[in-house]
Amino acid sequence: MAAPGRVVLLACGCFNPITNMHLRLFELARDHLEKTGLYKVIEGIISPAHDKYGKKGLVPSTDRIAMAQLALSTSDWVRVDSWESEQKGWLETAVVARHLKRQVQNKHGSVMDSETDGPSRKRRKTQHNVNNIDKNAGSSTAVASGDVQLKLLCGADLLESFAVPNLWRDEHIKELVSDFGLVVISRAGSNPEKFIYESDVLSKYKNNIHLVTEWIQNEISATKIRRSLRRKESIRYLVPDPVINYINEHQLYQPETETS
Ligand SMILES: Nc1ncnc2c1ncn2[C@@H]1O[C@H](COP(=O)(O)OP(=O)(O)OP(=O)(O)O)[C@@H](O)[C@H]1O
Ligand SMILES: NC(=O)c1ccc[n+]([C@@H]2O[C@H](COP(=O)(O)O)[C@@H](O)[C@H]2O)c1
Repeated sequence: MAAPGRVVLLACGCFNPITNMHLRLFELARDHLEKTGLYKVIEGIISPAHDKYGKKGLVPSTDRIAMAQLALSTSDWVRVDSWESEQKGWLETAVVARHLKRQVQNKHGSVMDSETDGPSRKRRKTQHNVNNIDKNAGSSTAVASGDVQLKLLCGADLLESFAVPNLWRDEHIKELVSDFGLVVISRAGSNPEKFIYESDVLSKYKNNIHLVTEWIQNEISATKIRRSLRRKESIRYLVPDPVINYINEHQLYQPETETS
């Protein structure tokens, strides 16, 4: 049996603020992929959206990144990446994913031990080889052990937002699902199986979409956390304690900064 293919999980979102559920997405996805025996998840990346994404009540990315870093201080495999938020303006998710895929391939490389070269002479695979793997991503089978795939990790609501008119480019949806692959966590009120069935492009690449059911259902959302904060209600055990301390120290999500 082939060795498991190495996978890096990328979650794009506002993380306004990061919640325990955001952290849990990574654990659920890693368990699911590794239980198939086809994948080894080697890294998780959180990429907070640019301030110019312009969603109502979005606090500065410097704060969202600081909170995510505090939340991840005890994780030995998930990290925050600030590249997206440091660009001149908001970037579409496919563009962010392309950048991070290059970064991940440079970092983890595809270091091969050639039998003829012997273990002491390791060499990096060329970009050409890596690209060839991506073109075959729709097959969902594990790739050779030396190759690293980047998969987009999201909740079912993000998947379903693909159907919102003019929100996502068709070519980006195809690229995300065919060249990258999705790991989708169920969310109350969503029906990802039906959504995939009703979409031609998602059905075509359904083998590259991993659906993960969260059996321990909860409805934690950043929207509800912000609402509780505005109302001076406790968010303890919904958000990591260091994040709560940061919010209090920096007086984020106060009643006067958001009204709905
Ligand atoms: N409770 C949840 N179950 C499943 N996925 C979730 C949950 N909360 C967040 N996500 C996913 O986390 C990713 C980042 O989401 P985002 O930061 O926009 O969080 P959110 O809680 O949905 O935010 P908001 O409530 O501000 O719209 C998205 O893919 C989203 O679907
Ligand atoms: N066309 C696109 O690439 C596109 C459209 C909408 C949201 N997104 C991304 O999805 C993530 C979640 O956004 P929302 O919190 O608005 O659901 C963010 O990272 C955002 O940048 C990307």
